[in-house]
Amino acid sequence: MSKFHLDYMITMKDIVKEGTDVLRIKTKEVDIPLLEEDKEALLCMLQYLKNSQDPSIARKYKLRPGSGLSANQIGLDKRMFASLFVNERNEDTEYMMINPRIVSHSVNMIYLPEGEGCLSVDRDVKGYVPRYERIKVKAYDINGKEVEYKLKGYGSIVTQHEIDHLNGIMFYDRINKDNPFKLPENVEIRS
Ligand SMILES: O=CN(O)CCNC(=O)c1cccc(Cl)c1Cl
Ligand code: NI
Repeated sequence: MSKFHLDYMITMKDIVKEGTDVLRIKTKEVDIPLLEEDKEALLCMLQYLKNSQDPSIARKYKLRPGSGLSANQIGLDKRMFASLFVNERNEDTEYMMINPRIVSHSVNMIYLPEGEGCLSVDRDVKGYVPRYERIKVKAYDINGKEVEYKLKGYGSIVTQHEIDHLNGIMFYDRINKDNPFKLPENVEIRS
């Protein structure tokens, strides 16, 4: 019954904004194997990321660029997300993770000096968001197969931003309230 069928194009009007409950819940685990409608919604989410990273499509449809998109950002109470970014080996990588969980992580933490942004947040929230430098994630893929991913650097940061969404956490929840640019002592300077 979701409107996110394969031929549906997600645009900014479909993105849920902060202050909406669905962004503050722990999203429900998705039944494995995926229902057809869950597969189609996830593929729509990935297509949004591709469209948003294509300058001409993004301009034509006024899409804000995104490296990731969680199901609750389009109003679905489902534990799944899509991501699309250039990895450490400079390869364009895409992920669609269902019921992801971080099973281990580095002690070392990193952050983006420019801070983070979110399609669900229409304002600039400044400050460092400390994230694990490396994570190991277990999840299911769109075909219901168990997968394990090791991520580091920007990919690790994006994956944590998305899994946070699935747990009702916004990136600014992790910025130090007293001093937004204060860092815990185990954080390494990261480009
Ligand atoms: O939840 C996903 N979004 O809100 C999409 C828009 N934000 C980004 O692409 C973005 C920007 C900076 C740092 C990170 Cl980690 C991310 Cl994820
Ligand atoms: Ni976000």
